[in-house]
Order: sequence, then C-alpha cells, then structure tokens
Amino acid sequence: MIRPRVLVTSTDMMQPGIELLKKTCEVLLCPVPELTREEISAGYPGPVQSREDLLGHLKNSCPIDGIVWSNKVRCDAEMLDLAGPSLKAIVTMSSGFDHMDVDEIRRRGIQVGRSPFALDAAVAEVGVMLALSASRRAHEGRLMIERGQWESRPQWLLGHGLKGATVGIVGLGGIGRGILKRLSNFEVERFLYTGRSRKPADDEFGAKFVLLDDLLRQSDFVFVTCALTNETRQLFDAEAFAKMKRTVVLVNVARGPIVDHSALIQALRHGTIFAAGLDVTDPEPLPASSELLQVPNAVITPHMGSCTVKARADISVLAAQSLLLALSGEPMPYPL
Ligand SMILES: O=C(O)[C@H](O)CO
Repeated sequence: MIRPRVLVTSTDMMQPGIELLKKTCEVLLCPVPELTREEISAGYPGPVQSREDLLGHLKNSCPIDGIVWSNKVRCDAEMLDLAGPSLKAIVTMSSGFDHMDVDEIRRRGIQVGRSPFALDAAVAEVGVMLALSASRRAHEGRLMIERGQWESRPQWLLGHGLKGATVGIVGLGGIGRGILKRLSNFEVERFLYTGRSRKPADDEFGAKFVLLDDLLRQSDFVFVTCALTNETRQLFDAEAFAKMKRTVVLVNVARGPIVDHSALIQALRHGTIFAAGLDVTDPEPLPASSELLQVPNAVITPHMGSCTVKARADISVLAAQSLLLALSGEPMPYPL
C-alpha cells in the first residue's frame, strides 16, 4: 500500500503527533537551522525556520499529500505552488490561523484546518498570570530591587486586585471561557464579554454580553482572547484606550496586532491605563531594543501561552488526527 507523504514544517513538532503520523504515513521533517555564531553574538532570539528555508524544503519534498504547519511562517500561494498538485490537506498546529492564507488554500481545493481547544487551559493560565503580575506591578517591583530602590512604606507599589473588580473578556471562545472559569474563584464582582455573538457562558458564570464600548468603559481588567481578523486588527488604539478606566489592566494572550503598540506605549507611559500584560506582541519576536521593554508597567512574555509539555503534545496529536482524517477523505474536525 502506498503511504501518504506528510511534511511537518519544523522538527519541533512534539513526538506523540509525529508517532501517530508515522503509523500510516511517510513523514518528512523540516529541520530547524542552528544559529550561526554571528547570530548568537547579535543576541538573535533563537533558532527559527525562515521563510527561505521552508520554501527550499517544500521544493525538495514533492510530491506531498499533507502538511502539518507547525510554525508561524506564512502559508501562501508561493508555498502552495512549491508543495505541488498532489497536496490534499494542511493543518496548522495552532488555534490561531492568521498566518494561513485560507482563501488561497481553499481555492485550490485543499482541505485546511486548525488545532484549537487543546491549548485553552495553558493559555488561560498565562492570562491569569499576566493579569496578576501586571495589576500587582511584579515587573516594576523586580526592577526596583535590582536598582536598590526597595522602599518599605505604606504607599509603595500599590496595585489593583481582582476582588470586587469588573472583568471584561473580548472574544469569549475556549481561552476566554478558561479565564472566566479560573477567575470565578477570585471574588470578581462581575464578568462582561463582547464578541460577534452571545455565548452560553452568559448563564454558566453569570457573564453579561455587552457592546465593546461598554466593556471598555466599565472593566477593571480587560482580557483580549479573540482571533486576529480584519475587524480586530488594531482594535485597541488610542481611541479605545481613552475610553478605558485609568486603573484598567489590559491583558493580551491572543495576537499582537490586535493592539496598536505605539498607542499602548503612550497609554502606559501617560497613565491613560494602569498596566498591561502581554504574551503576544507586534512584531514577534519582539526586538530586544523595543521601547515596550522599557515601559515598567508592561509585563511581557514571549508568546508562550501554550508552552506546557501537555498542551503542546495534545496539540500535536490533534493536528495529526485532523490531517489523517482529511487524507482518508473525511472532513477535518476544525476546518477553516
Ligand atoms: O494560536 C495558537 O495556537 C497559540 O497562540 C500558539 O501560537
């Protein structure tokens, strides 16, 4: 029997997913290039698959039947041309899909899907971590220790707590609901959410569906958990910050470009908003020279929301299962 040829766009895919694919497919792994000595000394953030590397791998791997897209290099017409006409299915090993040219993939009759939900708990945990760290000024406190500025006086490093707060969630999907569920033990006064439609969570945690403007004006904590789309790109701009409370804490665990970073820096520096916790930035990787890293009331992590061993292993299995289904002529569980 001929085994379908499946390309995985980086060797970084976790073993459980690779093992599952190997049971019935021939698996080709695109190696992640090592950093050069110059790149290391220039402080380059880490080994990544460049677009050029991936184009080269695609060209040398034909014919291929399926692809697990396990990195954030953009999947577009140029990539698809090189993948060749035998390509039947692509699944991205992520919940977000803004790096996939879905229209172009579908136009070619190729099934395309994503891998949501397996990472929800892990990302929700990072959302809570960022909310707590930003609202309680953890980064600022650490900087003060390092600078020998530790002060023991009653009004030093005062922050804002979750108890009695209004928490607003923008985009109540699996991650938003995960945050809601976790924060329901923090004595939050009320939950608001906004998005394209009302959700059953309305009943489950007493969360109230409101318009974005109302959420911005009323919330003490705002969590961004929506997808990056044409409607949400730069949703948080100077105008949005001006509507928010001066004591608000903004947490973004979705995608960097949903927030206008220059406007955010201004809002943080001028006290238009109190603090921000960001697991995602624009651009990524965030350059070490970014002004955002100089802002004391911003807590920043490097898009690591889904970085737990279990979440990454589960995502790899889900992606492999989806691709195998598509290759056997079945629909994918989470099509795009
Ligand atoms: O979309 C996702 O799966 C997470 O943000 C990790 O990229």
